[in-house]
Amino acid sequence: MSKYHPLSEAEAIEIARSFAEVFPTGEELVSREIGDGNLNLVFHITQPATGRSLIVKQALPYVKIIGDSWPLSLDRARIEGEALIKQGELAPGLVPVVYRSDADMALTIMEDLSDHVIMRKGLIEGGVYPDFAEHLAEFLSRTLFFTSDLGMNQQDKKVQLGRFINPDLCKITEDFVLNFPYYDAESNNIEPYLRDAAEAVWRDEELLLEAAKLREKFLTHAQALLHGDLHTGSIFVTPASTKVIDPEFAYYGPMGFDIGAIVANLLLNYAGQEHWSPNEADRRDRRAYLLSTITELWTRFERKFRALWDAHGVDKRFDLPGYQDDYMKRLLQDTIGFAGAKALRRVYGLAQVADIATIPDREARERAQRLALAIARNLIVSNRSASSIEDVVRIAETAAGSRS
Ligand SMILES: Nc1ncnc2c1ncn2[C@@H]1O[C@H](COP(=O)(O)OP(=O)(O)O)[C@@H](O)[C@H]1O
Ligand SMILES: CSC[C@H]1O[C@H](OP(=O)(O)O)[C@H](O)[C@@H]1O
Repeated sequence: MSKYHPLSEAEAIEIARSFAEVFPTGEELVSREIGDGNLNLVFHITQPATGRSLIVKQALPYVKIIGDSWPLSLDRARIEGEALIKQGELAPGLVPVVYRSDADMALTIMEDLSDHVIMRKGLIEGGVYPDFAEHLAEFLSRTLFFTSDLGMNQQDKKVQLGRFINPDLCKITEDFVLNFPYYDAESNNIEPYLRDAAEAVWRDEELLLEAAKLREKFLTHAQALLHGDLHTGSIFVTPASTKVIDPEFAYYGPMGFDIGAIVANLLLNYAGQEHWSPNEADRRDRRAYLLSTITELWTRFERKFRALWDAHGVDKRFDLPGYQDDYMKRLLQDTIGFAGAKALRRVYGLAQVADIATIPDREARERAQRLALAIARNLIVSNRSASSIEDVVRIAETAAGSRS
């Protein structure tokens, strides 16, 4: 019989107490449940007398924001633990240290990163993260290259793929990202003033066709081990440090889905500047910062990925002249398409983002939503003709009216 049950705070403390490497002395421990995500419990355990701490994350057997009508496999906690360990090996220092992963209790016990800030919050507050593009390019290039057929033994990859079969979490993405936004689904959360914009999406045949192709790619293209949900709420930052958390959606999928996720969330913050920037000059500067972060991220990612390929490529058939260039072009196009899809679902889908949803003034919020939608649409419809990251910059600036 399974021993799984959702932990009480007292139980979380008892589990934490057994980690002598974090809590070598016996002073009192205190727990606070700080989970602000859509799916899990997160206990922050501290020892006030010493200032030591750790995190106990536990998966719930259903989608927290929906309730038990949407059951969810607890195996995602095993997947999260294994993905964090794999990412920590491939990209040292860029994920939290995992102290223990307990599949039976669906627990991940890990380093407390409370000295960092969740990037979404940091960006909303106007934070600047000069090393972020370099760190994330390092994380993405190494985790994607070394789990793909380009950079690892191709038979081992098939075995690894089996360890990351993640049907329930993939279904969340297939539904909430790649299906529900494209018709009048019950779970959509459309503010009445935005209904015309949602209906325009549902009639837009060019958009629907490209979105269907992205959906097919997500369903079928087992290119590399993805983080699977790499938005700015899954990244802790300081100006000098970046830590990626929460890879419970990890599975073998198209690389552009991970890169596109972060591009999308930087663009959602770009749209949110309708409110968060106090004046026109600040808005221009802030948006320039966000777009330069996107450009830097892709440019550094591409340079690193090509260098890894040149040094560690395992498949001689791929050494043909022009093959690498063609691969990188397709990867950029996937990135742009998935960035559009990941942005679009956050405007009127079930799970929205604070960058836009918390804008108190209705008119500013509506401007941000319509801008995010315009950017998302143009990314999706133009993805297969894109040839440079400059295409993303052009689409964002044109939609914002800062470029003719
Ligand atoms: N390692 C950590 N250190 C400090 N806080 C954390 C850590 N992991 C998660 N949290 C906190 O818990 C919140 C939810 O965690 P997350 O892993 O994103 O859960 P979910 O999968 O439910 O979205 C984060 O936004 C953050 O505030
Ligand atoms: C109905 S789940 C919606 C959404 O929640 C996940 O995000 P997180 O747990 O990081 O808040 C993921 O993005 C899902 O698409």
